[in-house]
Amino acid sequence: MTTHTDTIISARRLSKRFIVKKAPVDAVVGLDLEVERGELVAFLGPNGAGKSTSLRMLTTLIPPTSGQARVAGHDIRRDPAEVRRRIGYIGQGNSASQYQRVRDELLSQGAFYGLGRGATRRRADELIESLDLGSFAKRPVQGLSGGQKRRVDIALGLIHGPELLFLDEPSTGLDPQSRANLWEHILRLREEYGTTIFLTTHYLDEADQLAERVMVMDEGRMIADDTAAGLKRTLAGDRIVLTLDDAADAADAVACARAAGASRAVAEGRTVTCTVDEADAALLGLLRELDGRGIRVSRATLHQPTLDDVFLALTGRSLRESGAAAEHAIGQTTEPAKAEAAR
Ligand SMILES: Nc1ncnc2c1ncn2[C@@H]1O[C@H](COP(=O)(O)OP(=O)(O)OP(=O)(O)O)[C@@H](O)[C@H]1O
Repeated sequence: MTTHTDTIISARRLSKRFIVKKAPVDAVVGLDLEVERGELVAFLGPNGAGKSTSLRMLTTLIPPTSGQARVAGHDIRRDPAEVRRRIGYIGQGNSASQYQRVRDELLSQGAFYGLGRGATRRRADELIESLDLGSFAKRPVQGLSGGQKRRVDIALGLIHGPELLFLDEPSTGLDPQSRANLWEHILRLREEYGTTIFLTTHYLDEADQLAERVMVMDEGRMIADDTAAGLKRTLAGDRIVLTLDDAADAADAVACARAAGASRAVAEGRTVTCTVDEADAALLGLLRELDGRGIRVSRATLHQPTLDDVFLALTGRSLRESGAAAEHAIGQTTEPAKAEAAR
């Protein structure tokens, strides 16, 4: 059981209002959240949802308009310097200077945090090893690939041994292989140092597979907070998609699916989509029922829910179509889990 002392981030009614051309923009509205020490939490949401603004408040880069938060044991308003000492923050832009060599950049960062020379060198070499920077540690940052630069950024964020690391879209812009490689490193670091990680991402699959907890933000508000599996179970459900031989049967098929326990059934042309608790178990009964009524089905597929289905259930919009998430979403798992011809 977690105790109060395990809480590393705690925010209450945290809000940020910007004034743009005299008009208010409520970037974050009444954010409540708790993160326990050692957790890996992802903030997921479309462009403009308020993820970065939340991170920037929690890392003391900008003050909240109202509300409060304690991060790593200190109040973000009263003790911002204490908070900063205990956290690492890697923003969306590349924080490394372009001209310094990688190892020198790490040493400068250690000096910036007031670490002694010996301690800085030890820590820099440790991170060079953990993050596999050895082969380019003596090269200037500007010549590195996107994935290599991102790993240097992460080393910079960890040089002072923070207990908590904030990563704002760490893998945006990287190709799938570099993303996988970066994640391997992030997970290994976490294992080695037990660092709590709080990150923002557009990538649905990344949040789904890697985060232990997913917080979904939309229009400045947190709209869900659970494990990916929990969100999918409670908010999305499995789907059965039927293709009928004849579109004229669609209304009957929808009624039949509802009678068979589907929580939602809609038709579009010859396609009927039903949301059910367990598609595996529901499919056979549904097909039998349709057969009994003389409704011919040419194809039936089962779909496991994705976090996009969760977002759709919560907001009525697809996360992939809401801004850049569309461009970023790759490797999604919306493919039919199983397909079988009914007849
Ligand atoms: N410094 C600022 N001045 C004015 N408005 C801002 C500022 N920073 C953010 N905003 C606005 O606040 C809202 C939330 O922006 P934020 O960057 O937090 O969203 P986000 O979820 O991180 O988006 P993205 O995924 O695109 O990074 C947006 O409407 C944005 O235009």
